[in-house]
Amino acid sequence: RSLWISGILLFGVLRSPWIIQTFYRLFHQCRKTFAPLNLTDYEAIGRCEQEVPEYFNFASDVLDKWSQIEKEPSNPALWWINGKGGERKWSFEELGFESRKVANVLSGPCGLQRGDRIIVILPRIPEWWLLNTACMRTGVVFIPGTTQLTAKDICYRLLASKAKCIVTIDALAPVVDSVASQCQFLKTKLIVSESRRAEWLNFSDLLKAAPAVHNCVKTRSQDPMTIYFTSGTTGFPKMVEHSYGSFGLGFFICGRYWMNLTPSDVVWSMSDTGWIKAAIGNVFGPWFQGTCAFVHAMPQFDPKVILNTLCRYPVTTLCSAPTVYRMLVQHDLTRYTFKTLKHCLSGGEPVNPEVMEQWKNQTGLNIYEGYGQTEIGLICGNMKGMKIKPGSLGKAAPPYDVQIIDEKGSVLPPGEEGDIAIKIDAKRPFTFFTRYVDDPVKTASTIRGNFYITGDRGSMDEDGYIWFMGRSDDVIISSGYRIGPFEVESALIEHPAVVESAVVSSPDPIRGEVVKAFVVLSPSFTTQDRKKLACELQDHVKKVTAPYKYPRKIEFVEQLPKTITGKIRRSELRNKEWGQI
Ligand SMILES: Nc1ncnc2c1ncn2[C@@H]1O[C@H](COP(=O)(O)OP(=O)(O)OP(=O)(O)O)[C@@H](O)[C@H]1O
Repeated sequence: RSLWISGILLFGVLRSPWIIQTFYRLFHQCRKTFAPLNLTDYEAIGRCEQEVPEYFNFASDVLDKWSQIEKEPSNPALWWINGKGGERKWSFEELGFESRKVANVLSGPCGLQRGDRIIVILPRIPEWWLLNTACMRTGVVFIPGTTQLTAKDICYRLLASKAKCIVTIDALAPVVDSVASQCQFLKTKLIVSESRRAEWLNFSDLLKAAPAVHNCVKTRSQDPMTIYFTSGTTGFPKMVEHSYGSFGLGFFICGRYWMNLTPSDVVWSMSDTGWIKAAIGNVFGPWFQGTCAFVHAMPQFDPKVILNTLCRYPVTTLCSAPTVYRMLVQHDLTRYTFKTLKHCLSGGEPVNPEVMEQWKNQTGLNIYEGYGQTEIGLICGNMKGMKIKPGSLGKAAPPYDVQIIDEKGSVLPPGEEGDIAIKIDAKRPFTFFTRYVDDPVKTASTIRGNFYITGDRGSMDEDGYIWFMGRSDDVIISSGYRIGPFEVESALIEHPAVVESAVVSSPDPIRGEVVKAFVVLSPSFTTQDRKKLACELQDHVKKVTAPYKYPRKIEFVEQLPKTITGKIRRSELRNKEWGQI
């Protein structure tokens, strides 16, 4: 008997690591299955320290989990106002309920199946958020577009994307109808409107009748989730495809560390619904962290409305384009009290150090700049807590290893100008776009050796901060010097006469090309002698930056040409200059 007992004990001792390991594994399996949301794992995945799960769907894996966690009183998931008394607040549970109904509308009356594409051209109305989420639930590929698109733009997008369905509002329905006959792939038109329109399905009618039960599709992390058309700053907009992994999981780090969001924050991102910044600032950034996405559907840009909204609503985080900050600092900000505002973000274009300083002096808040692309998301940023070096893009954002390289793909030492690039080791980071749709040559052209080429020029300092020089095409070469437009524009805006400017190359018989500045004057300077003012601005630039950069030509203009996103179209000005020779 004692032999038996010793045998069992010996077996137990020998197998104990196995038993402990098995228990450990079972425990973690249970924790993962039943834990409402495992943010630590998502962070490790976002940093590329943990494998991307085979299956991921932001609607079922994140939004539905938050709806299980949220307790009263909590911030809503979406807080929408229109400035005319209209207001809607949805918790994650309400968002889930409504979006499941919309999912049934898409797969029922709209006849859409998983993998089909839908173009959604809506202003900032709650239906945009419902459709966005409903697409994740059904596997329909979501293609947003801005309401500023013209008939030609819409036709280009419908044909290029082969979308089967389009959703829009009253104002754009006739525009869609004017091109619909040329778009052979388009089968269904859905209108978000109080009134009915012939040949269009009505969103509200269908929503009322839709069943509330819907099972979210199981999507692989690499499955296509969305297609974004780029801003078209340099040419025709490109179709950038993202997956459930790159878009869903890929924005975790950005929301947590650049936007600095937690469940008690309220973030107001002003981006138009057609651009990736709306996805970052209004959907994935906040909702991954359980944060409230605040939306003000302003019919038009009005600095005073923005400033009053920041005073009246408990916005903690503001995310906006540099153009908006440039316009806001034209006002006396000390007259406004932003009680809850604590974190300000900017991206899409460089913010001039002067604007940062004015904002800081008047509000006490820094602007945390982020640099990114539709293709890649956030590439560099000033993460909360980091020392800000005004004029720089901050440091590489995890999981990226950002380097400055030469044309052969070799890494350049600190201080030297080159291409801003992202190192790709054995495999492409999962946060990258999947491809430019139907354009394998263009997709392949973004890679040079072990690097992804952003198409932007810059340098890195000893501390790892990246300094933006300009888009590769925008850099000016004059008398052998390489001049980035941003440096000259930043010098110009330091002068009180300048509201904003665009600097491009202009032909010159001796130097080949010279720096030319198109300047928008502040109202109090418009009546001044233009010749004298031009000389004053030239002297000013020579004083605040290396003299060789000063604009030899200056033209005063009422406004600058911009993309619908508000980015300055330097290429348009440059083409005009060179076409004049
Ligand atoms: N903080 C920033 N500072 C300077 N430039 C920025 C910043 N953030 C973004 N950008 C610029 O915007 C570009 C990415 O913008 P986006 O993805 O909207 O497409 P686009 O380049 O404007 O349009 P297209 O590719 O159609 O010409 C970057 O490559 C960079 O040139």
